[in-house]
Amino acid sequence: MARNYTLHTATAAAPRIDYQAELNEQQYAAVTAPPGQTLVIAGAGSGKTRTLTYRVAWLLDNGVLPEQILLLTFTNKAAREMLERVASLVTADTTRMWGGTFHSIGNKFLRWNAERLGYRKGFSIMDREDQKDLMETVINSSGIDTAGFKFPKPEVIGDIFSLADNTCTSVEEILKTRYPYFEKIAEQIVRIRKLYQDKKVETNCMDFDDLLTQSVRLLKEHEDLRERYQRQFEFVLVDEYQDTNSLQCEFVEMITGRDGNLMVVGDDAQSIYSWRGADVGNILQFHEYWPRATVHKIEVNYRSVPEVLSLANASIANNKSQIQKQLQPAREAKGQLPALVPLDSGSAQAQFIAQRILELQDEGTELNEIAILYRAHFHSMEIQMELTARGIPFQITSGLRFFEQAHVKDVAAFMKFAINRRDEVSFMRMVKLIPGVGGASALKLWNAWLKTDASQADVMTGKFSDLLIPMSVPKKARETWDQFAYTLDELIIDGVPQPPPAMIRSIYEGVYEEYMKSKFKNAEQRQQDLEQLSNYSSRFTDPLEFLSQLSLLSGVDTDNKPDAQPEDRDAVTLTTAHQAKGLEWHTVFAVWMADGMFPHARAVEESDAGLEEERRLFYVTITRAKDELYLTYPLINHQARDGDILMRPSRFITELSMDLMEKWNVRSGW
Ligand SMILES: Nc1ncnc2c1ncn2[C@@H]1O[C@H](COP(=O)(O)OP(=O)(O)OP(=O)(O)O)[C@@H](O)[C@H]1O
Repeated sequence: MARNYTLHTATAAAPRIDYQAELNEQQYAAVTAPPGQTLVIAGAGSGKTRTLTYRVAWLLDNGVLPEQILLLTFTNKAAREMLERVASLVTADTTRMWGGTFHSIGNKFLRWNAERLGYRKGFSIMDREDQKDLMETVINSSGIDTAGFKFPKPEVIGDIFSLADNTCTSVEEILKTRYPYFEKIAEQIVRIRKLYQDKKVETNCMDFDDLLTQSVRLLKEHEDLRERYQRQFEFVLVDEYQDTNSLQCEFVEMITGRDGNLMVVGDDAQSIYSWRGADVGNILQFHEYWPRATVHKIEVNYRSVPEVLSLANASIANNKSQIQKQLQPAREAKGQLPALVPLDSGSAQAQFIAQRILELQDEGTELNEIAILYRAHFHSMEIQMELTARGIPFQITSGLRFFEQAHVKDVAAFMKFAINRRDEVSFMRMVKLIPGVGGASALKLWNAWLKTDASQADVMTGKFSDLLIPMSVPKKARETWDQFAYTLDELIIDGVPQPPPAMIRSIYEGVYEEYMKSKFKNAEQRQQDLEQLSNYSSRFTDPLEFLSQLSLLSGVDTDNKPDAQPEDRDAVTLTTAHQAKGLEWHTVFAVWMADGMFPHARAVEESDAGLEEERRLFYVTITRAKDELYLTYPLINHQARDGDILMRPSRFITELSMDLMEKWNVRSGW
């Protein structure tokens, strides 16, 4: 018979932490949970980080060796911060602990063992750029005809493969559900996948997803390694479990073993990443998969005033798929209900927010304690303009300023060139979008253009196509080049530049839509941006005036450096709801709270699951507010193409009792 014998560290006898005093009752129960499998459901603002760090400290205080603990997090920063916090709590040598993202841990396993999978020592890890280059090489040598705009660019193909890997599904399935417009070339894409995989092994390279897929394979195929790591990692902890995907779950199981000690922490109500492969089922059905697991709920919220929390609780109660919980406020009531603010238009909404921000500032709220949250990037366009106009500094944490985005600049390049036919920069930007046209051919085309009379004339009298089509272009570029020329014809008719919305529509329908689908994985979002751009442009009759305005808006306020840390800058934060996860502010403006905008129209059409995910996103949005919450929406959405559209408040608002909010009637004053 075998005898179990446990090693203890020297510090085990003398814990320095008064766990009971430093944690609330529910946190304490989770932190001190016995070994085995444990699911910790920690509601918004209930102290997930504190619970995890104290759990690690507790393990160390109870004799677990640092190297026996593995902490898996979503970012390396999160792991670093947690481990630093643990180091400050305990005397044990925490440097021997294992903590990091799934990928960084996978990388460690593979560094030692990749040879068992047919790789050689010292494999390289490809970043996105390298991955794109290798994919390009593979596609070019595959013999597949990729001419024209329709064939997806290497980045998009990479994204399709990545989704298939992370959701443990086939490429065909990903195409069917997420990229239906590429279904007809499924066979070629599958072929490219095989070639790409072979090429990676041949060149001894792994991409980011390999770090996980190959780690899972390693542990699946090699029992000795599986046993070794399962024995080493006596305690596995996983943060943000609601956002794990199928591959990560497999990884966790491989490393923990069916009988291992696993603690996962998360909030099912904040699972918002299904679009990139996360599966909320991992947390909702945790108990089915790990039947002996105990469940702990942490339901005290330290962040928000009770008024905000009541609204959040009432909202999420409408979701059917969820683990029941009722967050309790630790804070005192403030006497101010969340505000529901309908406004006449998008620009009135922007004015309201700007004005209210200035008032809040006068009342003593720092600008970096204020955030504007939205469902889609284009919802921030008018707000960016208004804040700029009023000199209110802001930073955008979720991407570039609206007018600096590639697709906005691409479309503007067509317009600029059509109007100013000596604009070399715009010409080059435009023609380089064509497959087969690189820097050298673009320059040749530019020189050919300079020889035409039209390039020097003040008014464009003839047709672009008459001049451009006869030019010599690379064979691969011919079809698209001609299409470009005809599109330019539509921008200036009989010497008269067309109104900006008409120009944008011609460019979009003539050339850009196809390009966007093949080039960007988030083509749909970009399409919405361009629609919004077109709506905005309908205020201008003169395209030149519109273009000047665009350039001015993207060039101003160089102070707004995206790399500056939010906490370092006295600036309002503009961010999508997705990017706001894990953050908090004194005041939150949740904007465009209109049906079809939030929830997103597509999610409503799709399925109940889609709508529930949108509601979770709404929940994440409102639970970011500590003291003040404003839900705003325009009553009229001005559309360049369809005229004014009457908006209704979001169903996430109308399904709630109006007693939970205070409606503000806003009027324009003189
Ligand atoms: N026992 C406690 N006593 C006092 N304050 C606490 C306690 N536990 C957590 N807090 C505080 O609660 C706040 C919210 O914690 P944290 O940011 O970790 O929440 P969270 O669970 O990650 O929230 P979310 O998931 O909504 O982002 C923090 O300021 C934290 O210091």
